[in-house]
Amino acid sequence: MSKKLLPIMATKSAKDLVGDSKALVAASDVVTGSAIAESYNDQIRPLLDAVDRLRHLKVTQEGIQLPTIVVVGDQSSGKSSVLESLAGISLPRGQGICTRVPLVMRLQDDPSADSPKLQLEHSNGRVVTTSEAKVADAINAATAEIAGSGKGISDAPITLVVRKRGVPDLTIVDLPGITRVPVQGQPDDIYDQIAKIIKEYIAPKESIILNVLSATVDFPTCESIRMSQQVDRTGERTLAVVTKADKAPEGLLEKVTMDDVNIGLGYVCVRNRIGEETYDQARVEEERLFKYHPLLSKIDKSMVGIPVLAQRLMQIQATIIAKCLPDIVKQINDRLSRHSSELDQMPPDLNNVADAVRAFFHIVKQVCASLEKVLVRGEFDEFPDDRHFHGTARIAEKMDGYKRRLPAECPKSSDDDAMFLMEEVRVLEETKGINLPNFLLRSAFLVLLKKKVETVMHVPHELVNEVWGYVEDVVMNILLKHSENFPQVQPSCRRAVQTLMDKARARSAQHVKELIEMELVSDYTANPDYMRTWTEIMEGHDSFMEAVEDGSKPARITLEGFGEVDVSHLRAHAGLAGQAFDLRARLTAYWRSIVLRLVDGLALHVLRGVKRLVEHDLEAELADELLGNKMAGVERMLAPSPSTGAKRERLKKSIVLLRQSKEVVANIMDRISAAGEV
Ligand SMILES: Nc1nc2c(ncn2[C@@H]2O[C@H](COP(=O)(O)OP(=O)(O)OP(=O)(O)O)[C@@H](O)[C@H]2O)c(=O)[nH]1
Repeated sequence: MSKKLLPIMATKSAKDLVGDSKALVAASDVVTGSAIAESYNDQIRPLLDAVDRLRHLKVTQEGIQLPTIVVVGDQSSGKSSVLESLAGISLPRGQGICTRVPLVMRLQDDPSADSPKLQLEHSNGRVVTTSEAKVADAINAATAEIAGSGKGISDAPITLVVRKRGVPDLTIVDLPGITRVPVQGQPDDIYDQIAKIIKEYIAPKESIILNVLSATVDFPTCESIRMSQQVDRTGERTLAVVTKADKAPEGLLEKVTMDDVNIGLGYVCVRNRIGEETYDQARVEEERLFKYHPLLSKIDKSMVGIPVLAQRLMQIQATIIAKCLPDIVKQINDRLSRHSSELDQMPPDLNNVADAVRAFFHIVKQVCASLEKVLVRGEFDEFPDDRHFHGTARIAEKMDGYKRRLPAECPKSSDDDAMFLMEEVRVLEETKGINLPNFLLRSAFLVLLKKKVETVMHVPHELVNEVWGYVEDVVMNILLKHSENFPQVQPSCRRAVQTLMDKARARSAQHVKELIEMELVSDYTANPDYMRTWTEIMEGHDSFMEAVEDGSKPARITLEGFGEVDVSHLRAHAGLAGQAFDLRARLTAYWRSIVLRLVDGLALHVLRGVKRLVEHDLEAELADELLGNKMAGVERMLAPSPSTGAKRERLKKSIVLLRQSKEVVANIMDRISAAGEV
């Protein structure tokens, strides 16, 4: 294998490897492994070590998937036997469910090892040294520790490291066999439990599925085929191992050449150890079987035997690792920088009251700066897509609505449409005294003015309530957001905001009350629009009086400011009609000034109120609430919040793990690029 192999492999798909592997097998019919093994030691071993170290570091807990060969198969299909054959050691084997937890098997060729060295690593990190004779018992004991001594299963893996001369360098995960019907002692949902574990392992695109099929069964009926097809429809990352070739040789050639079940990486038929055979005997028997059996000998030599399987798995493994590594490096770096910046953004550890006060003012500063942008300056960079927080625009909308709710024209009484000016006539009748008949009574004007103003006085009250309701919501949200790391002081913050808003509402209610009262105290405006409008309307006075006083003239006339009106009913009140007309003219002209004052006055009041709240009152109120009473509020900030503490610990742990992982992959990437340059 050339030293440039790794970079080339990185660009190949797993499927391409079938060809590579076939070529290798053809070149060396007897797979002694010596030259190839040397190359693996140089080139592939460091990659495998790196991935194993990442697995050991539990980088998968960070959501980073590792390239893995996963063994799946129906119950008793021969999964453990295949692994035994590859490793040349005994594993728990037999009828019924044997593999009850994922078993990560790390096989390492160690030419210097006189005898095999075996280590079993529990999921809690405990490492037990064992021997070939005792490994089955050790695995059973470790399984019982994790999944209980019954027939239950668990997804916590155990890792078996086998260092032995001549074993292929492989890491393979053995999973519980799929069983449809629970056997005695198994939970009812055993199928679902096993299916969940299997899917978890075979779903990532980084996993190669080693599907173990017994030659004695019809492949399309295998549950393991159904499951792997769910996650690998085209079969491009599935390799099939057909066991028990010795038991069902009839039709096997057709089965593996027809490929009814879409196995993209091809088939390897094997015969495992039977009974008390040694592994060496088993290999001799297997070779003899595929060489001389009348049916099995017809199967292509690149598709039979454990050595071929070992060779192909090593090839596939090298490719998938080289292919996945760059992405793993990227994922590690991305997560590392994300978690580091998340940790940076977390509040610093607070050790004393001074720290807490500093943290408190930092929050207040952030909140006020945010609110000033949103509510005063109209800058929304913090909430580009959330319209609710585009404060100046929302307040302007409320002001527009308020303006629309205030009638632009002086409100008429309910019967005024039918009886033009009768409201004025009645007021004049009630306010008349002993005085000159053409003397316009100011008291009549004020009575009418009061009636008109009273019809709209609820509108400004509604506006200030709406505005403060909205502002309260925005302030509360922004404050809670900036103080989220100190949930223990959030109730005080809420209280401060509510107190503040109550004060703001009370001030506004008082302001509106005064605005209304001012309108009722007197009739005054310096607005030139008043005199202009009044004069325009009064230009119709003479024609109006003519229509009222001269019964021969039409009673319907069109007047500037009032449109077409009927004056026939006023003929009975001819003495007051002129004054009534004048009253209406003044009220109509004056109303525009009132509306302008109510709108402008209140808009400026609201804007000032918001500015005052953001620039001064909020800080003062929060300080009162949290720094008052001998700093009781800020002292609460010193008590660690359980969620913050847990988050900080989680982030720190994951950063340590990711840094270690980064180091592992950095070393290996250096080697790969150095190999590429040779
Ligand atoms: N004749 C013959 N028997 C085999 C072969 N492979 C496996 N067996 C037997 O089939 C039975 C089941 O094999 P296991 O390796 O335990 O199967 P498994 O899939 O690991 O079983 P579970 O973990 O329980 O799902 C055992 O009795 C093996 O000896 C083979 O190639 N030929």
